[in-house]
Amino acid sequence: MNDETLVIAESAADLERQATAAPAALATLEARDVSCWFGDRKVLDRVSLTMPAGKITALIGPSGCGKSTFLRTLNRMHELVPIASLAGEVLLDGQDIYDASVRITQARRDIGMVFQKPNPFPAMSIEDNVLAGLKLTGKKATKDEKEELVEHCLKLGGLWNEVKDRLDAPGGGLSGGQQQRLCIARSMAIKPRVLLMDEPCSALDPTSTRVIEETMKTLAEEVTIVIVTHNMQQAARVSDQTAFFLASHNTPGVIVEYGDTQAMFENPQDPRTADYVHGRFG
Ligand SMILES: Nc1ncnc2c1ncn2[C@@H]1O[C@H](COP(=O)(O)OP(=O)(O)OP(=O)(O)O)[C@@H](O)[C@H]1O
Repeated sequence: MNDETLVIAESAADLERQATAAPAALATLEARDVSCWFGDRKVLDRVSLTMPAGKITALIGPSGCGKSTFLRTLNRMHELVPIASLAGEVLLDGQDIYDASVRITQARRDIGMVFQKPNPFPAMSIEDNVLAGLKLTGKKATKDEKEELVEHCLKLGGLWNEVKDRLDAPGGGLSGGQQQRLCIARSMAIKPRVLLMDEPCSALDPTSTRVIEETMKTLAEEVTIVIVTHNMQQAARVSDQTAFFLASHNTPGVIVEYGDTQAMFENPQDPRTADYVHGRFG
């Protein structure tokens, strides 16, 4: 199982609570002066950004400016790269997820992630894919609780109507777009407080992309969302606020401008933002 598979819960007791509890309260995520290195090479310089509770924040910018690296600092995945290091703080409702008192598994469970390429367990049934995070830890939930959780999460993922009559079919038999929605449902089964999405539609056709975008609006009622996207129209369609990253001439990436998405697309304050959102570079 690779690091992109699932956030693992720590104990059966934790999972018992998660499977039966109401959705966690919406949380605000705040990065403060986050800098990142790979070896000696600094790739992000003192990035600060507030990602408000229940809102969708889009991270945009040209290739290599550090969007994915920044995203991976938000749930402590950056540190999985052996040569990676980091400075700064990431606060989840005021608590620094890098504080020594916060367990890494807790941080990754609170802050889930959906990747560019859908990664369901192909031979596992649709239902078991959704429950995978619970199963990995030996969680005991009643049949009814499991069924309720599966239905709720597949509805959140916008997949329920398409699969409700074949929940025991293998996840690998779904289309790419359906697989990505299954991965979203699987992430939501752990009841994260924030969901990070790294170009979740880049491997999908336009129809599947639109379905996922609709799904995101429903998801934002239960979880704070941060999405990396190269698609300006997508950022404009789905996000409440946008941050524009740039790394010019081998300097580390910074946020050039951020704010309300509509304002940023219609009336960017920085000429570099204007050039980027109007497709003049990147
Ligand atoms: N594992 C790694 N080891 C070394 N350098 C890395 C690693 N991952 C990323 N980088 C470097 O960090 C910088 C930022 O990369 P990152 O993937 O965060 O950019 P990005 O804006 O997400 O790019 P893209 O839009 O192409 O995905 C790049 O210069 C990249 O080469």
